[in-house]
Amino acid sequence: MPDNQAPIELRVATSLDDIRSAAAIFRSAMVGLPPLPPDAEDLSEPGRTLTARLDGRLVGAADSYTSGLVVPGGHRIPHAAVTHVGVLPTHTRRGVVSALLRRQLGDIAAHGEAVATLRATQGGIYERFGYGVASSYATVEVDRRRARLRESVPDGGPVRYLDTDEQWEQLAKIYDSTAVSWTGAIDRPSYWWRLQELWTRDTSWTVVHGEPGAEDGFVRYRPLDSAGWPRNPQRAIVVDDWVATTPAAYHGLLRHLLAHDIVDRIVFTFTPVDSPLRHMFIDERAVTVTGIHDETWLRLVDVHTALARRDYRQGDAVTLAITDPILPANTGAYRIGPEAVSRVDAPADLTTDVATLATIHLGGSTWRQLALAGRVIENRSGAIEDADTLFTTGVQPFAGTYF
Ligand SMILES: CC(=O)SCCNC(=O)CCNC(=O)[C@H](O)C(C)(C)COP(=O)(O)OP(=O)(O)OC[C@H]1O[C@@H](n2cnc3c(N)ncnc32)[C@H](O)[C@@H]1OP(=O)(O)O
Repeated sequence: MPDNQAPIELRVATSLDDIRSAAAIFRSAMVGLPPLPPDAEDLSEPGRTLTARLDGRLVGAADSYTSGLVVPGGHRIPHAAVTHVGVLPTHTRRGVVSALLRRQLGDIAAHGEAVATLRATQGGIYERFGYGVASSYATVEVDRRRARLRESVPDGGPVRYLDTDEQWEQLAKIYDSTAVSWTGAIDRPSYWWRLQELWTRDTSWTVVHGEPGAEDGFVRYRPLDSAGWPRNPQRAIVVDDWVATTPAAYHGLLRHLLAHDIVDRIVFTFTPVDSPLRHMFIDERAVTVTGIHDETWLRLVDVHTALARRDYRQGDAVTLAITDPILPANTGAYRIGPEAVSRVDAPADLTTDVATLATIHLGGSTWRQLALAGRVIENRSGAIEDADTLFTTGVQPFAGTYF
């Protein structure tokens, strides 16, 4: 912050004017978001929009939603979904977002939420605030004409189209009632669904799987570029949202997508990095991974609670020394065993910082990988291996929800 700069004034927005200004600042900062109708309201949760003023002028904002996060072992823990972070381009690099995010972390801790997550527009900003990349997603393309399913792939159950107008309520109900429970999944608040509704303006299709009242999955997709569609020699559809909570839903919805004879390519925007998709086809080359990207940026706000609420594999206990300059109550030593986690006053086997611990916490990276990057110090020989035995998970974490 320049020496002569006025102090940054932080406030929770209470007036509609401030909430609207915060949304406008985010949109100006983001530059390229799709337009929203002028009467679009109800997109932020009351009491969770934080604003920053310089010289009395509102120049920055950060939002969060009340949500849950599924951690290894399937437990759903209280979680703040941090979003709509923006500073007017006229006022960047003056410490505004630093002030907002530090204050926001304090507020989240005071709410009793053990973790926060966000999706980042840029990779170089959030680690300094203690966030680490805890899950990734793959973007995948399927060459539909080459994609012949193996005979061993089951049929799946019935699928049906939903009417565009009534789909949102039903999708939210299915998402909530099926208790989406893979590691890394988050609750989707009503505000998130409202934004999808506002942004889905072009042609799009929604299909659910399962008998009415017992749906266990859905898929939303749209043409990639509908200009000249009837004569287009390379027609592609983009899958924006694919939720399958049972194997039957996975197979039924996949078969539905593949049944589009008119389509050449199916682009899956978000899939788990260990997706089983390619194993479904006789020719695995029908599937191309076109990119792997950071997804969940995780912040352990209450390190003890976060460590204690996930499961561990059987193995020897390890003691971790964690540093957290922003939330210093987290700094200290933690003994992790398969049955219990406790704070201890003892020499550490491994030393690291809170962002590195977050990177490992959901099982998306290993202690060995982070030690190779110089982000973990091994004080006892064999401790990296012991920690990996405890922290390892069978599947890669994945949220599948972009916000
Ligand atoms: C969760 C989400 O909402 S993701 C969306 C985030 N928002 C956007 O991308 C919108 C466009 N960008 C912006 O609004 C702003 O440029 C922000 C939010 C990224 C940064 O805000 P600022 O107020 O300028 O950040 P601030 O001055 O506090 O700088 C914080 C630190 O980040 C660094 N930094 C800021 N912007 C960038 C950048 N684009 N790339 C790398 N480092 C950056 C600063 O140098 C500073 O480093 P330091 O701690 O070592 O001194």
